[in-house]
Amino acid sequence: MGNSRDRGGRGAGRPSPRSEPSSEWSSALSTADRGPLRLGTRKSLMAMTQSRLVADALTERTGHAVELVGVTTEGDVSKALLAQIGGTGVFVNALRDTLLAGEVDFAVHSLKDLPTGPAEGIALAATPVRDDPRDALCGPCKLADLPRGARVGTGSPRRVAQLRAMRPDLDVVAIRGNADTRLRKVADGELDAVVLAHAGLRRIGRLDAVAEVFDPDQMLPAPGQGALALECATGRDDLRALLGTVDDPMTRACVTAERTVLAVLEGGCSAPVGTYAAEVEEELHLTATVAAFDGSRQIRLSASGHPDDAERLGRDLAHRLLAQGADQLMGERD
Ligand SMILES: NCc1[nH]cc(CCC(=O)O)c1CC(=O)O
Repeated sequence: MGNSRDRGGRGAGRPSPRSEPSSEWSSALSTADRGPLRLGTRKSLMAMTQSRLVADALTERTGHAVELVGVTTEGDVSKALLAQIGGTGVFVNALRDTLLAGEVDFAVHSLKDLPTGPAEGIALAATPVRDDPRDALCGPCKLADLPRGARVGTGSPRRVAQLRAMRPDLDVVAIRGNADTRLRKVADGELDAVVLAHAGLRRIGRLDAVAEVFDPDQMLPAPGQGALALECATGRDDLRALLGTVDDPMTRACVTAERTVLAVLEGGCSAPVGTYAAEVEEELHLTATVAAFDGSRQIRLSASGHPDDAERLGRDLAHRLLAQGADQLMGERD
């Protein structure tokens, strides 16, 4: 597939700089005994930052050194291709290929970029504690203070629909590109504001650009937004316990509920579906919305249940959304 891989970072080709003997983990780990764990990551600043955080957390908990291996994905190479193939999975497939080829031990993804369907030979090994899942408005002022007809950029139908529902007068403009590119359009005056994920802005050190963080009551985030996913090949039982040291079960329950809603609604990352699950008094509280692209109508429902029933909670809520006409709102489906 023409992926290029850069052996970067510390430890490449040298003896492992493992700080502790870490007998507990290394005894079970065939590959890591021979050197640092190889972490496959996209090469963007956001991806490298979040991968470095995961690497450091793993090293702290297990004593294993972790080496970042940058992989170029189709989504990074071609914006045209991204539009053409619709986005689903483009950032993910190249990383999964390197896992299956045994070129890296595990990969770190933004969880919201993962397609909801299972991937053959790939296991979700850990979901670390989630960062802030909310969306943020980046511009000169809060949404309510933007002038009538202000130009607000976003690439996501979910954000478009919810923005239009709050401010039907705005000129919502479709944009692509990484967060830095989008922020530059505001700085250059091409746009009045853009909407981006708070978690991503934090990771690239651009929280200074945030004018307002949307409460989930105003704008429900994308399923899995703000969370990370560690994947490894299904055969790597030696790795599962080690990677599991950075897993957060409540994050996993929340994103399971959110992504099940999306899966049942058969929406990809381009569907106008917003969700938010969180722990409330030891229960999992899930809210989901499906919104018409023009913002004219929204269906929004909530449910609570035990975190162990996250999948059922998501499935039941999705079926209630469908019973209220969600698929009409999502577009022309027969
Ligand atoms: N689709 C790109 C993408 N994938 C993950 C994030 C943000 C960070 C996250 O949700 O973990 C972003 C950028 C954005 O939506 O602003």
